[in-house]
Amino acid sequence: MDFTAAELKTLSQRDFVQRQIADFSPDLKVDSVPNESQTADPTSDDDRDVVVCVRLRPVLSAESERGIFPTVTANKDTGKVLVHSLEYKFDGRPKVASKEFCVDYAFDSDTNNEEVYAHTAKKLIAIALGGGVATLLATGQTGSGKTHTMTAVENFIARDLFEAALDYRKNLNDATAWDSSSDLGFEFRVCFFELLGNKAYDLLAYPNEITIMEDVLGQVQVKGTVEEQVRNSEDLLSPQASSRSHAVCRITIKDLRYPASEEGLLYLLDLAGSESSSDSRHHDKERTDEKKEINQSLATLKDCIRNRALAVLSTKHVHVPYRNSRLTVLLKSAFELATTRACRTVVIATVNPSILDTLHSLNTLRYVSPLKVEIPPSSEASPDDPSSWSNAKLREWVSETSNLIEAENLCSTESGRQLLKLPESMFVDRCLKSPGVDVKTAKAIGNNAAGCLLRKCLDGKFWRLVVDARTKVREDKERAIRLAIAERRAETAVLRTQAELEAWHTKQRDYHIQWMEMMMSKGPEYVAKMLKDQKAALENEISAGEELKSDPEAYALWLKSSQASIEYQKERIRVANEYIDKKIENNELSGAKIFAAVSAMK
Ligand SMILES: Nc1ncnc2c1ncn2[C@@H]1O[C@H](COP(=O)(O)OP(=O)(O)OP(=O)(O)O)[C@@H](O)[C@H]1O
Repeated sequence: MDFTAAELKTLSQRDFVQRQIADFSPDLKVDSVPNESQTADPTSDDDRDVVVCVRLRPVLSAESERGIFPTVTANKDTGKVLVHSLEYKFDGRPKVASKEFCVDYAFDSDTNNEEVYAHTAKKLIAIALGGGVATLLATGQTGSGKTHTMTAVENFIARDLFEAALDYRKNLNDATAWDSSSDLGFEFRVCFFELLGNKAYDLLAYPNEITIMEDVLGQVQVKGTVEEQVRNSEDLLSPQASSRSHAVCRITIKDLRYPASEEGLLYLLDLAGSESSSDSRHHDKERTDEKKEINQSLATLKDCIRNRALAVLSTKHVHVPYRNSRLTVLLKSAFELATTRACRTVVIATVNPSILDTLHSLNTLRYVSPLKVEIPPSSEASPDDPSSWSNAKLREWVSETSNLIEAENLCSTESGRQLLKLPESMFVDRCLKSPGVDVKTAKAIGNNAAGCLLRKCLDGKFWRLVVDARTKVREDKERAIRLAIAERRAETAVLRTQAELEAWHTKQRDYHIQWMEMMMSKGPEYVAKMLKDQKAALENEISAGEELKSDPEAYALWLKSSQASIEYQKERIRVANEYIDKKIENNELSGAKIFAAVSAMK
């Protein structure tokens, strides 16, 4: 591939750019030696629902031979990534602008696959084994190293998953619950599918279409896939699938000891790279349409990421539009702020640090870094809300409330929030460690083992608190939204008080007529449209009030602000209809079409 004139101009500034980068960030020099002892602690982020990583790929030898050099630097110790871009001032002189991004893990181009895996996907295994939802998502510009990273990670997962299952069982110390000679006590199933716009296709039975949807409980379901049962690493690596679009590998893990508990899910997603239209100039129409679909779903992902970050920071409700694409429905657990299921999403954004890819690198980093925003821990422990409890408070409560379960076994390190998200099977396993709680008791408890065990051992208090706390949070949120709607109405109402309305009626009654005259001068079709809008606004206003009726305070606020406004609009529509009737009576409206358009509005 030949360079374009612009690329040649950029490359000609090599020395200047490298000097500026070195001056700007001495600690981030490309050839700096990372201090291993200070590398981010892989155990420190266990409470995170979302972990964001950036991985720089090296500039390949064929690229550096052609003069291409890196302008993105990453610091593993601080999680910071710097992007240096070459710009030209108005007088033509070059200047280097640097932008900093902060993520959970910034892997420089010397970091090997095993290290990336250790900080990212490795920890997802335990979550999925315990019945949680674990997602690994690789995103980045075409050629930035997604496939390189995901292939390695998938191999490591295949290597470690079954070992981890064995360790999990051994750690239970519970020979009666599991017969080690038969199997691991887990069933593993794997499926592959691809997402293209709002459609999903099975890659093991291509082109069968599959359905991704939320069930009534809000859980994401993938229906219609061909699932293969796998028993060991070789089985897991044998199903082959390739995709031009977003490719998903899902490993479902069933804990055979607790058949009714939720199945663990491990999603591995290799997102198709976004491409600009100029990059796709040689593609045929079908390929271009596919790219459009891919870019649209990436744009929705971006909106969801951004709004999730806003929702974390705002006290007001912020809508996360995850239902707008199948990709984001699948990733729902990454966007849910108050999720109660154990879940973790790890995003690996791969970056090609080459100077020619700087804009793409900036896009990728702008795209993923907002996901790092975490929900701030509640500053004060509320006695009614176990999710706000520290580990000490939780242990104290368990000791006081139960004479069967020992806090040391149930929650030796967890905060209330972490315990609430503990998968059902893990919860039961922990309860089993307390003397007096045996497998038989636990199994006899039936379907929702953790819930029943909790009720039985903790006299229902904990669970009731959890339910109350969740209901309260939901109600508070809904209430805040209702009041905000009522307040907004008050701000935007044309007339706010009854007195204003009466003054209006007596002094300015003719105004509606003048308004009609003015509209009529623009033509009867315009009148028809305006009246239609007016009616829709009125209906909207009335139905907003209906929705608030269940909340006396919000309804009173709404009534106060909207009643006058509604009367005013009704009056306007009444006068308008009268006016039109008169015009028709006097034969002042001509043309059958115009006549029909206007009278249809009555
Ligand atoms: N960390 C790395 N170390 C060494 N080489 C790498 C690394 N990451 C990527 N590469 C090399 O860079 C090239 C592009 O990587 P890869 O194919 O993984 O990109 P991609 O993001 O999957 O691209 P596409 O979206 O087009 O599939 C490959 O030759 C790959 O071997």
